[in-house]
Amino acid sequence: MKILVAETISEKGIEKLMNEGMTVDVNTKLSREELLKVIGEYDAIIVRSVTKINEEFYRRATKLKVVGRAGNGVDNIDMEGATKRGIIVVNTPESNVVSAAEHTIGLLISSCRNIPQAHARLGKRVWDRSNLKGVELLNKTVGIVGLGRIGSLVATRLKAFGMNVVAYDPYISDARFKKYGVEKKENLEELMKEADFITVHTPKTEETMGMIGKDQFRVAKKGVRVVNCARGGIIDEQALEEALKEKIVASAGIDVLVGEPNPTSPLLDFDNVIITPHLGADTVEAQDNVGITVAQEVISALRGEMVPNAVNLPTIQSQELETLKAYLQLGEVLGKIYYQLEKEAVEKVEITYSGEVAALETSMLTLAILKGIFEPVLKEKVNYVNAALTAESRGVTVTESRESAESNCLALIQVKIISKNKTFTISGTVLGKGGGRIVELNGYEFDVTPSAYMLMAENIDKPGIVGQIGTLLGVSKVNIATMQLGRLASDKRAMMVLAVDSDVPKETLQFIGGVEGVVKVRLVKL
Ligand SMILES: NC(=O)c1ccc[n+]([C@@H]2O[C@H](COP(=O)([O-])OP(=O)(O)OC[C@H]3O[C@@H](n4cnc5c(N)ncnc54)[C@H](O)[C@@H]3O)[C@@H](O)[C@H]2O)c1
Ligand SMILES: O=C(O)CC[C@@H](O)C(=O)O
Repeated sequence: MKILVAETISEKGIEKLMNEGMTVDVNTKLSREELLKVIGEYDAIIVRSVTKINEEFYRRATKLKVVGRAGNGVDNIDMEGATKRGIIVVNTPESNVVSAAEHTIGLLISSCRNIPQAHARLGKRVWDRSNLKGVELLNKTVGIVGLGRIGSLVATRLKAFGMNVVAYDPYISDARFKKYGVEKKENLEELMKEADFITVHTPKTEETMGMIGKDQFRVAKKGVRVVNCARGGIIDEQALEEALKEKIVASAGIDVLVGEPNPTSPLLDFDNVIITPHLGADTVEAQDNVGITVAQEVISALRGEMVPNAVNLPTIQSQELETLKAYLQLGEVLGKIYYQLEKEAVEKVEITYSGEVAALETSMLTLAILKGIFEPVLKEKVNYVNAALTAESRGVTVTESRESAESNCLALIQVKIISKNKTFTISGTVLGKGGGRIVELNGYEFDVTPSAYMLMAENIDKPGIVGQIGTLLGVSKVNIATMQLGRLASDKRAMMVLAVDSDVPKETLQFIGGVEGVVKVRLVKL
């Protein structure tokens, strides 16, 4: 098998590939044109964050079976394109977290003590201690946004400096906050108001891009210090510039920028901003870990063996896969709706299988549901292999039961998601070749065919609301494909699920939310 290593990975990784009998070409200097010209010869490619693996690339990569991402984020890889072609994408999500956490601490201390600026002066042979006074960390409050793998490592380390650590992460259980001795903030505003230092550790998602922006800096403490060692743009760069000019932000330590490589960022013009060129994972240890892990993953995937970090679906190989496929898709859909409707950390998931589905490989279906639940907030981090572990590490208890495996009884998957203050329920079935259906949501009964965009609105059950929502969508040129209504007569409540042909603009959702009688409205994307 032939593997192209297109970005630098450690020698140890390359040795591993060769020792396992692979033909390895290391060529990290190929231009885009050269890469496209040669990629047709290879069974696998290993990249980091620079090489764009997109449609143009796939069209030329006719033999490609595996993309190995030596690192964590897969924002440079078109996942749909890979899945569509049965190309397995593997990454190494655990291998560099310690390095990223340590780099975060480095940026935080270097920026609040002006270490690079002081060195630059001495580099010009000038011994001048003026305007370099820093601040201590002891007894200061640090606000961590995203208490996942790296966020929690940063928390533990900053506690050792005597800092008061608070965090905002609506997608993890209270138990995780307790485990790390971190005070939970219910919303970002609370964190912004209290923190002397803010460091972001979320993935790059639609929700997190620009999550620290103008409005957040407006409520921040004057003189706050910020760090971004996650992904460029989670702290909005323009808003940061303005906050620096207005002296709301006293210093910033940045490892990641929008549009990397980006050596001309206007943030480089500020004396109180220090920037490194995405070095968070650049340590000997992390690169050895990453290199060896990605090599092992690529070898396993090429040999059709179990791949611990397959980011996409095609690694599941099972006799039952054909029958299971529709249920797996349904399971992911049932899970995926939760965090798009609710903002309460999941504490418990109870799944009941009945009818034909109870006789299938339900453990795989449970993984599909868990993958669905966590995907909107963790993105590439969850897959079929690590979904159960992800739930466990986030303090989520999962139970699975089977009611009846009789084939004459309706095949049903019922999911109960329990959080601190609520119980959310959703159920679905598969109708032969017709595919999956959502048949119940929080007690409302439907027959909904899942679709890419679904508008879900709960309202007081009274005349006129459906018409107003239809009009508002019409005005925004959003076409309604199908509509399903459910009602809870006892509560005088109703819920509608509209499959729409396109995304719904934010303002339209706000208008719909403002219609008298509408209690809640969300756009769910699948
Ligand atoms: N600079 C580097 O070289 C480098 C190296 C490794 C990872 N990273 C980046 O660091 C980030 C964190 O990585 P990780 O391994 O800790 O990820 P993780 O998935 O373990 O943790 C991310 C956390 O963010 C939380 N989250 C998601 N959306 C949120 C929101 N809207 N508000 C608050 N919290 C939210 C999730 O619940 C999760 O707990 C990622 O962006 C990753 O790509 C950067
Ligand atoms: O150095 C790299 O390859 C990127 C590191 C990091 O951002 C990752 O996503 O793992």
